[in-house]
Amino acid sequence: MFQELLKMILEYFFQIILLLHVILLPTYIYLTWNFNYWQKRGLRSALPLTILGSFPSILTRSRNLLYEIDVIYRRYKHRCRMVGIYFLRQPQIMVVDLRLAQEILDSNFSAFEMTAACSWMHLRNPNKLDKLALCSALWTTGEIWKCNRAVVSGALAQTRLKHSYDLCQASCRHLKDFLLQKCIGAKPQVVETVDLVKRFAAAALCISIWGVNAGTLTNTKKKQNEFLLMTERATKQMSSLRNYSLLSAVMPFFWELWPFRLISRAVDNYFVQFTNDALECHRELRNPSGLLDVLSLLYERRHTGHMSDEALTGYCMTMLLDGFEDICSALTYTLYYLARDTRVQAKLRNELLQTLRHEVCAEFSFETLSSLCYLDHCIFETLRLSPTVKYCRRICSRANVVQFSKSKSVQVDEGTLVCVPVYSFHHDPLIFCEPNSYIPERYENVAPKELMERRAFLPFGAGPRSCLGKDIAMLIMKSAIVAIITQFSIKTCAESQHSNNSGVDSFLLNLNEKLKLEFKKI
Ligand code: HEM
Repeated sequence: MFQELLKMILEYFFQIILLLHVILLPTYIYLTWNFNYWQKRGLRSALPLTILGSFPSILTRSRNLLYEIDVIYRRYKHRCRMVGIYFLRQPQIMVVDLRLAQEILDSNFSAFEMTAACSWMHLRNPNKLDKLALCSALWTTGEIWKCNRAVVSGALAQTRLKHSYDLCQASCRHLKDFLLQKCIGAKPQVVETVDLVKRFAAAALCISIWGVNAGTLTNTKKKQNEFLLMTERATKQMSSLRNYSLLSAVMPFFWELWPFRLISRAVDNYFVQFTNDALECHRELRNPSGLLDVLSLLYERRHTGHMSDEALTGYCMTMLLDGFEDICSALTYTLYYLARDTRVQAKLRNELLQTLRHEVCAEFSFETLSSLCYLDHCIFETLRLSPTVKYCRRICSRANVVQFSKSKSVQVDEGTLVCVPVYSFHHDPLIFCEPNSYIPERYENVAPKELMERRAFLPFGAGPRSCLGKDIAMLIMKSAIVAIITQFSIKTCAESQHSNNSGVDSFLLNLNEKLKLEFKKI
């Protein structure tokens, strides 16, 4: 059999070689013909590897993309303000200078208004699909984006945060009870922390948005909580978008061939029903949350004819989905860093318990929570070391000229993607000394706000497209840490095995990974 095959190959050797050339040569030419794109424009570029572009790990999958971005950042940061890169065959730009990052994200916003995420949505003819997802600022552009931002900013305004805090306290009590049930006896108990955090984040967001208990920390008898299940399903669907973006880098016409839904119909239907049930519950119980939640606020608007039923669900659902993974990632990492560093944990507990002694009741008031500096610094240090958004990407919306060195500039064409390497800024030793260590005290010398203004520190992005949920996210994370650290000591254990390196696929922390930590009641 083998000999016959060999004989046939030898017989048709030249024909086979010819056939391979006919098939492979055009593919090779298609994938590499524009690898001199930046050279022609006079911009230095990170040398692309044949076919693989500047980031071989996209195909070899040997490490996370962010490490390759970091290598390029370190190589070019002293030589110019930006460098040409190739995402597979697609020419893109990487910013390696803080002031240029400021220009792209903020002062020259009108030319870089679109994020990569909303340009994908824009390309997919969104009017037919994903009506609910279109209520999110994250996925929209132009006038719809402005309207979405205005609605969500109003619902999550600073003045309403106190209400969210009051609602969130119920989830914190449930979190404590949940942990107390696990930590019976004097021995430390191993708790799967990713699961714990997901349950808490879903509960806290649900009560702040819909004003009802999601049951993720209370109804634990059921095998799977449906609210959590649907939330996870939707966030997984949203991250699968990355695979489509890869394909579109090789074949830009791909979007037209294969439009797909960002969030499945089943998830949409679940949240429509959930919102109706929550409204029913508000009516029956004469508004259990006393009009403090986002749904009640938006319902008022619907009542005066300013919002459709569809938009009502869309805003609530996307507020949950836009922040769920980020909160889970940041909170899991903070607990992990605190568990690893007993000195920081003890110092934080000390600050919390000392301040709590001066409080009138057993819980912090909203005002006191806002004044806990060391707690803020611990969370910011997590977001520096493990930012949930590791690079901000903008699409050039109109051709414009960008100065990339003292005397040189380049024309950036419409549609070009520009990457701001957030992770690399956060790990640059010239900006943060000992960049790989967890040192919350570093913000005692330079306040996080000042670093954010310099665009050296971008945990929540910057400019008109910065994070809309930053205040509520900080509030939810701080409430959870207070609830845990004042009642439990946490430690890493043999089962914790958790590398600080993000997995090959993970955009955020790979939340499918498990993180086991030891909890002990104090
Ligand atoms: C720890 C938690 C969070 C972190 C670290 C975080 C981080 C970020 C970052 C870095 C961006 C900017 C992305 C870019 O410039 O490309 C962003 C945008 C956004 N975030 Fe968050 N986020 C968090 C929580 C939330 C929450 C809870 C919500 C929902 C209420 C939310 C809603 C949004 C929206 C809607 C945008 C897009 C804004 C726009 O394009 O106009 N985020 N977030």
